[in-house]
Amino acid sequence: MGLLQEGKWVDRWYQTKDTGGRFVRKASQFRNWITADGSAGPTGVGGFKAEKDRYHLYVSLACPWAHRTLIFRALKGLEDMISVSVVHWYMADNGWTFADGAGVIADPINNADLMHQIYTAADSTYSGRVTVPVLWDKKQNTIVSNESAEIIRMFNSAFDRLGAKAGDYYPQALQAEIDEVNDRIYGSVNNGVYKAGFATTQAAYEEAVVPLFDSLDWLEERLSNQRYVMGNEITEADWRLFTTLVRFDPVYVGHFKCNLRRIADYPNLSNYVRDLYQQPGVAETVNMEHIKKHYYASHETINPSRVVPMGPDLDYTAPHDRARL
Ligand SMILES: N[C@@H](CCC(=O)N[C@@H](CS)C(=O)NCC(=O)O)C(=O)O
Repeated sequence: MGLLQEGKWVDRWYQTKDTGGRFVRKASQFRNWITADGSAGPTGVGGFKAEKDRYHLYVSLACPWAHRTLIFRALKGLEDMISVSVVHWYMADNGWTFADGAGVIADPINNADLMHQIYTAADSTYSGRVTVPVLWDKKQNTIVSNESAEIIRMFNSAFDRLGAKAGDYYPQALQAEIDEVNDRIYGSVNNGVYKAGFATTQAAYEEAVVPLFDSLDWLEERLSNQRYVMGNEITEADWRLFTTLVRFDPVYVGHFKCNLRRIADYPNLSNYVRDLYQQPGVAETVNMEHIKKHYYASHETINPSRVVPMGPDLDYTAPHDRARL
């Protein structure tokens, strides 16, 4: 686990000394957008036109942020247009690697052994964390974006004229409300589990866990009379929530100490996770082996023995009751 400083790899765990034991996530630095015509998007520079087989996606199957991008690639049928590499689940002194292992897909573009080589290939003086997902442009040999929230928006619409599958998960009429709901879910749930898990003081941990479960209680109530977060249609807000919920009982309850309740204790949320898991193409993006092994084995400060628990016994393919709504 480490980061790049002026292009040099330094092995270092998250610093929480100056923030009262709180884990504070840094903003992603590559923020360009693929657009249908190559014009600049909301941030960054232009020049990244949607084209078949021009872009490559680097992901970890363990990572909830990367998982969002894999789900959108599948939902929009972009598998033949956007190639993919998958890192090994074990993230240690060298960060993410392409070491051999089940489910790993090596890097045919940069022939990298280590994920940080992708960052320095784009910017030889890059300073910052080396995170996945990364969206790579094979034409300009650089990183388009390493921000999952933005990559899923590109996938949602930029390739529509090139034959992407129908489906708009960020419809105009709902955008303001989706953004508002995303804000709450990001701060308290998606990032909330990390704030709880990486906290190094009791106060910082409690400061994360309370709003996390307030939000889960709120979602449980919201999902009691509507099938999805925004109503009858699946939107981006559901997929962003899903990648955290599907990891919750297997990892966050134990490893990140988010154990006031399990998702299994929430009838609506647990049926909802199964409903989303069973949408076409989604189950194939969920790799529980990478998920569990990554967290329990990679975070030595939290789990020095690296022992991975056998449970819980979960079946996301079991029937759900959401069609009644
Ligand atoms: N803001 C980024 C966050 C991505 C992220 O933090 N990914 C984690 C894996 S779950 C990572 O690669 N961490 C490595 C590190 O922090 O050094 C996004 O949503 O794309």
